[in-house]
Formats: sequence, C-alpha cells, structure tokens
Amino acid sequence: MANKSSRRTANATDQAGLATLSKLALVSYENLERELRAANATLEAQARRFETAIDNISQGICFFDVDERLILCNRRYAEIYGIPTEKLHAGAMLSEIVELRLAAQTLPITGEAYLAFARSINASSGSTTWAAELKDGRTIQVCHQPMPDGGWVATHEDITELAASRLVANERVSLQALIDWVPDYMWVKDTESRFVVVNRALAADSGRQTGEMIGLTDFDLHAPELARQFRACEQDLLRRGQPMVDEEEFIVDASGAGKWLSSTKVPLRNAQNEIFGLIGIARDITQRKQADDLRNGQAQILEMIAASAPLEDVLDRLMRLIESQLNGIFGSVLLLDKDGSHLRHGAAPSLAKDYTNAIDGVQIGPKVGSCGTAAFRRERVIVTDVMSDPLWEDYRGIVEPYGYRSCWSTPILAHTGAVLGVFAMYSMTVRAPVEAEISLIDFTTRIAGIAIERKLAEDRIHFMANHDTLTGLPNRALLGDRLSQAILYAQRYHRWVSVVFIDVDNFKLVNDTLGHNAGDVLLKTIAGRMVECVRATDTVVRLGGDEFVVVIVDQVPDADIVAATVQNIRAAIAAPVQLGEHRLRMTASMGVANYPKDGASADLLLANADVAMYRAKELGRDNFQFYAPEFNATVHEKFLLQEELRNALARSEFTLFYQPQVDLRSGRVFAVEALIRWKHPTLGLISPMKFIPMAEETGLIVPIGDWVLHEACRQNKAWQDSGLPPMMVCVNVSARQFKDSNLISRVVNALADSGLEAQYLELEVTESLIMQNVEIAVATMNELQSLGVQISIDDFGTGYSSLSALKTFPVVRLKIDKSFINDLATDEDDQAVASAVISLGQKLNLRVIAEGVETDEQIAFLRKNNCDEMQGYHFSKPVSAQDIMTLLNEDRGDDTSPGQRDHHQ
Ligand SMILES: Nc1nc2c(ncn2[C@@H]2O[C@H](COP(=O)(O)O[C@H]3[C@@H](O)[C@H](n4cnc5c(=O)[nH]c(N)nc54)O[C@@H]3COP(=O)(O)O)[C@@H](O)[C@H]2O)c(=O)[nH]1
Repeated sequence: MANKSSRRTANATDQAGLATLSKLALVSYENLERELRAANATLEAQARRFETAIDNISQGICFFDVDERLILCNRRYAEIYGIPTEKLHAGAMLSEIVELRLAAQTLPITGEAYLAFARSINASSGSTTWAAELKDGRTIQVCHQPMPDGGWVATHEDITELAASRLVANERVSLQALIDWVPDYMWVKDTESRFVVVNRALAADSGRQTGEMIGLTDFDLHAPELARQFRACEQDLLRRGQPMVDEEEFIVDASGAGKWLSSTKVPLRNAQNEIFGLIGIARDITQRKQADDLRNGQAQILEMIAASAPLEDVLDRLMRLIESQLNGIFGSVLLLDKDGSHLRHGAAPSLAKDYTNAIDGVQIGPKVGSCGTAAFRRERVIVTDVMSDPLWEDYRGIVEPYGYRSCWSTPILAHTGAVLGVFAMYSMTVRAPVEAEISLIDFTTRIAGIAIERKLAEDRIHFMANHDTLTGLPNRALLGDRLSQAILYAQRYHRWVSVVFIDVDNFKLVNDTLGHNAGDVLLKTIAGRMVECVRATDTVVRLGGDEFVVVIVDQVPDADIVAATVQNIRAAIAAPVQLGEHRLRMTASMGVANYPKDGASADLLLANADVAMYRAKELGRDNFQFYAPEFNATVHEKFLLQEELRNALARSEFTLFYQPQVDLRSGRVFAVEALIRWKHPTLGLISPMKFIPMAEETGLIVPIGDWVLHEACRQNKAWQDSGLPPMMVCVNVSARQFKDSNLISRVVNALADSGLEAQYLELEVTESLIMQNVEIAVATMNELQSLGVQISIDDFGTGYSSLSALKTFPVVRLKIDKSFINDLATDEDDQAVASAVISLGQKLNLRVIAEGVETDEQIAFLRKNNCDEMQGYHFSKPVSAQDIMTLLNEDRGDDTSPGQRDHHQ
C-alpha cells in the first residue's frame, strides 16, 4: 500500500500548478487518507475476524517467524498449555513460551530438548505430526508446518479422548487377531447365551465367518438336544456365578465330524461385580480322547479276555472300539474253522446282518475277496475298490447291495504263526487305509489274536478236564453232568435212561503182553466203535483203564430195545482188532441199569450198572447183565465170602483134587494137575473159579498157594511111597504168588518138607503172567529150573508171547488153552491156533498138552496134528487123591488108549 501512494504524489507534482497542485494534492491527500483509513479499517476488521476465527477454532494455533518470535497464537493454544494469554503477545520468544510451559508443567520434555526438537523439525521440508503426552495425562497432537520464510505454523489439538478410544480400538483389533490365532475355540456370550465374540477356529468349524457368528446361539449351530444342554449348563453357570473348568463335551461340527471338547466357561463381571456374560474356551481333545478310549478299551478288552468272557463279546467290543476310533469304518472278524479251510462269523456289529450271513462259512483261497485271500496268503490284503478288484470278482454280487467299497483284510495270527482268523475293515468309499488306520489294524489283529488263542486254550483245557486224552471220549467229570441232564429229561418225558457199564475182558493181558502202545490202539479202536453204535445224543465215557460207560438217553421204556443196543456194542467190541501182527478178538463184561427202575440218581444208576457188570464177569465174562436188586445181595455175599476165605486155611477147609494128564500116544497118565477145592461147612464145595480171584485180589493166594504146594508135594510123595510109579504133580502158580519174593524158598521148603524130588514137581505159570515182565519172569523161572523143578506155560495162546521171547523161556511144556480146544472140531480159527501151538512146540522142542479135551473129535484132531498130551473130562474130571490112586492102579492094568473114564469130581 505504501509504494502505490508515493507513485501517485510524484506524478501530480510534475504535471499541474502548485494551486492546482496544492488543490489536487489536498484532494489526493484526503482521498488517500480516506482510502488509508478505509484500508486500515478493513485490515483491522479482517484482523479481528481472523483473531476471532482462530480464537474460536478447537485446536491451538501459533505462528512464529524465522527468529522464533511469536507472531500470533490463539486462546486455545494458551488454554492447552496453561499459559496466561497476556504472556503470549506478538514478539514473545519461543524460549520464553517454553519457560512458561515448563512453569505450567505442560512441556512433555525438558526445555532444551523441546527447543532442539522444534528447531530440528522446522529444518525439515515437510510437515511433522506428533503426539505429546503431558504430565497431566492429556495427549496433545501437534502438527508442525515450516513456512518458506523460515517461520512456522503449528496446530495443537487435545486428542486425549481420541487417543484413548484409538487405544481401545487398537486393543480390540489386536485381541481379535490374537484369539484368531488360537486353535482352540474361544468365545464370549451374553447372558442370553448369544455369541458376542467368537474366534476364527470356532467360526470355521461352525461353517461361518467370525462376524456371522455374532448374535447366534447354540441352537443355530447344534442339534436341539445338544443346544439345550449347552444353554442349560451356561444358564446355570451364570446363575451360580461359578466357572466350569475342563468339562468334557461332545459336539458334531458343521462337517458332521464328532468332536470331543474340554471346555472351560467362566462368568464375566463388570466393575459393579454384575455378571454380564461368560467367556468360554474349548480345546479339541478328540485325539486325546480317542487315545484314552483306545487305552481304556484295550484295558477293558484285556480284562474281558482275562475274565474268560465269551469270545463273541470280546470281539464285538473290539470292533466297536475300532469303529469309535475311525469315521466311516465297519469292523469284522472272521474265525478260521476247525477244518482250517473255512471262515466263520466272529463279530461284525455294524456290518449288515444279511451280508455277514452271506459270507459266513466262505472257503479260503487265492481269490476269495479280501478275507478269504488274506487267510489263504497269510498276509494283509488291501482292496481299495471291491467293485473293480479281481479278488472280488466272484463276490461282487454279494457286496454290491450293501455299498461297501473298500475292504482291508489282515490275517489274525497265533504266536506260533498259525492263522486264527481275519480282521477286516470295510468303508463305503474307494480308498486305501491311512497310517493311523494301519496302526489300528495292527493293534486289533494283535488283541483279537490274544483273545482267540486264549479261547482256544480254554477250550482245550475244558476239553481236557472233561475228556479222556487217549480216546477223546468224555470222562468221569462229564459223565455226572450228562447223566443228571438225561435223568431230568427222562423224568419230564417219562422215558428211560440206560447206563451201561463196560469192562473189557482181559485188557490187562493185552497191555502186559503186547505193550501199552498196542493197548492204547485197542482202547481207541473199541472207543470209536462204541460211539458208532449209539446216537449223537448218547454219551460214551471212558472212566479209565478198560472201563467205559455208555449213557443212552431218551430211551423208550423197553428192555428189549436196550438189550438190542447193548448187543450192538458187544458185537462192535468183539469184531477183530489188528494190532501189528496180532489179530485180537476182545470181549467185554457189561452191566446195565435203567432209570427209573434201577435208581433215581446218577450215582445210584452208575453203582448198580457196575454191580451188574461184576455179575457179568462172575458169569464168565463176555456177556451183559441187567441190574437186579439181588446183585447187591451177591456183592454182600462176596464180602462175607471174603471173610470166610480168610479163615478157611486155619480151619483146614481146603482140599486138593487132581486131574490126570495123559500121553496121547501111549494113553498113560504121566502127571496130575493139582486143583484146589474149598469145602465150606455150610456152603458146600466152592469152585476155585469163585474164590481164587478173590484170594488173588486180597493177597490170600500167597498162603493158600503155599498150602497147595506143600499138599501137592506131600501127596505126590505119598503116592510114590504107596508104590505107584513116580509121576509129576502140576501146581498152578498165580501171578501174585509168582511175584512173591519168597517163592523160591517156599518151593524149596515144600520139596524138603515132603521129601519129593524136584523133578516130580511142575509149576504151571500162565503166559500172561510171564509177559507182564518177561525179564523178571525168566530170571525166576531159571532159579526154579535150577532147583530141578519143571515149568510149563498154562493158557498158552492167549498171551501174545512172541516167538523170540518164547525161545528164552526155560519151560518144558506148552498147555493149549481150553478156549481153543472147546470148538476145535468146528472152528477153523481154533484149529489154526491149536495146530500152530503144536508145531511151535515141536520147533522149540517143547511138549504140548491140550487141556479141556472132552470129545473124540478133539482127540482125533490132536492126534492128527501130533499133539503129545492131553487133559480133560474125556479122560477124567479132577478127582480126589484117593480116586487118583484107584485110577492109576486101574490104568496100570489097562493098556488101552485113553478113553472116557467115569471119574467125577
Ligand atoms: N492159583 C491156583 N489156581 C488154581 C488152583 N486150583 C485151581 N485153580 C484155577 O482155578 C480155575 C478153575 O479150576 P477148576 O475149576 O479146577 O477147573 C480146572 C478143570 O476142572 C478144568 N477142566 C479140565 N478139563 C476140562 C474139560 O474137559 N472141560 C471143562 N469144562 N473144564 C475142564 O480146567 C481147569 C484147569 O485149568 P488150568 O489151570 O488152566 O489147567 C483154573 O483156572 C485153575 O487154574 C490152585 O491151586 N492155585
């Protein structure tokens, strides 16, 4: 403005006169003055408006010139920094203002630092904004703008509230970011169980974005029942104000997968301690839970195995355990049948029943689906698609309707490596197993193997406890049970139960002579035959040794029908048995007791069948007897007889009869066999058949036999002394006598006491006795022979002695057993045995005598076959010593060949 007016004044002076000039000058000056005043007024008005304007803005503002002098600042600036406005006049130095702020404690740093900072930012080209934290807690945002002339303008804004809210906002943003990083579910719910904050993990598994979750409840995410449970639980927490810590919860997520969560829910309180919601965090513990379940399940299954739970239950539990570990998997166990070639249903709780029925019993083979092939190959077979795999070609039609697509089969092996069965995993999708599934397959096959092996071992133990190991038949333990069951059934349906007690005749002989192996084969053969004779519902039991019991159940009350069955059993036992080179024909003594007639209990029936069997034995074996009450009386009688026998010797109730032995060529009696008789004072003459076995049983045979020996020697010597030509006396020696360690001395004494020369005494020992222990028997016989006593083998042909053994026996004679002589005229087998014994004797240089000769036909056969000697009723029955005297005296005067004499017992 000053330059413009100077130029106008100079122009006026140059162009006009002074007056004019003066007038003009006056006018110009007035105008100029007016203009200046107007301009000043305008400027002042503008300045006031400006000051008013800057005083009214919410920010503090200040202008400084290049010399750091304050040009202008507004009231807000003074307010912000607590500086009296009058001190902030134009021209005030920045350093003075800094001092004022220091005094007002509104300088965030020291004065010097502040001045240095202000100068440094003013030196920079652009504007600088910073926030200063004042001691009183306010935050002042300063925006510093350098001016081209070196001065600056700066705005100062109190942003304390803004900063605070920005902080909140920042916190919020970082909190969300933070919780989004957490893999666990995190959420905040209000008191109405609506989600207020949700982290990404929970939102994702709920199939939503985090923002979409806000305002939702569990009813929007879960099935109503589960949502109700969650809500009830949370409302309870909110009501009680108590947290819930690490509770296990099960959910199904948006993908349909089941998940186990360990959840903690804590009520939230505001500054007034009022509950305004709850915060929750839940960790997915599905894997841990599955591992726990697997461990617990495994322990439970092992406990089941240890407690002998049924195998089906164990396998069923195992399959359910596996299925709980894997999604979309169906487990199956097939068991290898006893035949080793078929697979039987074991357990498959989730497979379709019709499908498991359809594959039950499948034969294993190289192309039998996954399971049949795995069992056949003894290795894992993974079929990812049953609809295209060639192994399933023949089974596609079976599996297709059920939609199973993949099937992974693993053989279950015993510790020996034997295949016990197959474990299979089916799924509805075409796929191979993943690593976790493979390890579960391994786990399952191991446990299943333990369970199956244990079951097989138990079955074996149970079988062994209830069955006879040799024959495999039920044993005594099972007999009681079976018999009791049969009685209950018979009671209800008015039927009979027949108990047949069977004792194989002379089995001991077979065992002793042919050895235990042969005896075992014989028993097994007989056992098998007996089983064939009865129905599957009947029971054949081996009690031990050669004793069997057959329980015939559900029997028509008819003795004839029972008899027919027993006859069948008898015939089956009697069929020839080939034992190596020996062909045997066994017989049995059998006793039958029928429920209810012969006993109402298992024990009584067995006891009475046993009594009946003894009766059959007494009647000469090889027959069967139905029980009769009087048999028990017989048993009682036997007991009484035993008592009598003990006294018989002392009471001198025994006597000897003698049966002549005749030379077939000369017809002369050359020996007699001493045969004992018991003359009982009330019972009369008792047959040795009746009391010798009893004496043998009780051991009384030793003193009785000793008496026989003495008496026979004495009598023979007496005959000699009476003038009869010397002959042999033959004395039977029983097994017990033979084994008696005093036998030799007893023989020596008998000879010494009687004065009989040893050469006139012959001892008859049975073939079976020798065969019990050939070595000892031969040694004893050698000792006897060294005394000069002769030895013959009685009952020859029944004891299976071998030719090689026979050669070593120090014997002089073989006595063909009566049983081969009885039917000699008609039975070709007996003829064969008799002629074989005769020729054997000839070969071994032994004499052969036939006993039990009764007929001319028998004599004719013997003669024809060059038999040396004979003994039998044809010539004479056993007779008294006196009768022998008479007979021999007659014989001496009669030179005819042997014929039937009228000599009787
Ligand atoms: N340890 C001892 N055993 C003895 C003694 N005395 C006899 N016995 C044995 O008792 C069994 C029966 O004897 P027994 O009733 O005397 O029968 C003998 C003969 O009578 C009989 N026999 C003889 N000939 C015939 C015949 O033609 N027909 C027929 N039916 N029976 C006949 O045979 C018996 C003799 O047999 P064995 O001894 O095998 O020669 C009998 O086993 C006697 O051994 C004794 O003192 N001690």
